[in-house]
Amino acid sequence: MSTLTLQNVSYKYEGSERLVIRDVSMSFEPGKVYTIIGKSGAGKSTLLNLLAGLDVATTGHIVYDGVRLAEINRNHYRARKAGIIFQGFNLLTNATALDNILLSMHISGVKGINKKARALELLEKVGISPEKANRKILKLSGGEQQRIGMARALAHNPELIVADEPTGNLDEDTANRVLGVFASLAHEEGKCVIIVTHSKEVIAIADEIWSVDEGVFRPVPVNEG
Ligand SMILES: Nc1ncnc2c1ncn2[C@@H]1O[C@H](COP(=O)(O)OP(=O)(O)OP(=O)(O)O)[C@@H](O)[C@H]1O
Repeated sequence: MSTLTLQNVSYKYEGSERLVIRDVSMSFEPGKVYTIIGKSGAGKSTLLNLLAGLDVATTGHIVYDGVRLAEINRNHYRARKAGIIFQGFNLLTNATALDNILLSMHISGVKGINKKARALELLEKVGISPEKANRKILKLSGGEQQRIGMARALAHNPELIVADEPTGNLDEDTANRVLGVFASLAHEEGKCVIIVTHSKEVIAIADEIWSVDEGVFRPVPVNEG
C-alpha cells in the first residue's frame, strides 16, 4: 500500500489567474479515513480531481507509489489504483447495475476471480439486492444509483478511494451502511479513503479531518470536527 503525497501543490483553472488550491503539502496514508470539509467554492472538488488524476497541479507535485502523477499514465492510475466516487460519474443508464460493474472490471483488466460473484457481493455490501442488480439503471432511484457508483468504484479493488459527498442522497440507515463500508475498507483492508463531505456522520468516522478555506488546507482536531 502506498502513500499519496502532495508537495507544495497549487492549482489555477486555465484562463484564470486565481489560485484555487494554494501551496498544499500533506500526506494521505493507507489504513485511514480522511474527510475534507469547507464552504462551497473553497476548493474541495478541485483537490479531489487532482488526487483522482483527472487534472494535474499547476505547480508542485502529487506523488503516489514514489512517482509523480503528472509523469505517469493517469488513465492507468485511475483504472488500477484509484476508485472514484463522484456525483457526476455517470453509469450507463440503459444497462443493468451488474453489467455496469462487469464492464468497469473489464476495462480495469480485472482477472483471476469470479467477476459476477464479486460484483454481486459488492452490490450487496452497499445494500443493492440481486434483484435490483439485474435492473436497468434508469429504473433505480438516485440513492441506489449512487451506491451502484460506489460498488463500481470498488470493483477493481483500488488502494485509494476518493469520494465526493457519497452519502448525499441517502437516508440515515443506508448512509450508515455505506459509512460502515468506508470504515472497513480503511481499517480492515488498509485502503486510503478520502471523502469530501458536509455530513457530521461522515466526519465522525474520520481518522483525520482537513478543512479548506480559499484553497488553503488546515488540519482540524478530530474531536472538533
Ligand atoms: N472549470 C472551472 N473554471 C474556473 N473556475 C472554476 C472551475 N471549476 C471551479 N472553479 C472555481 O474554483 C473554486 C473552487 O471550486 P471547487 O469546485 O473546488 O469548490 P468546492 O469546495 O468543491 O465547492 P462545492 O462545495 O460548492 O462543491 C471556486 O471558486 C469555483 O468557482
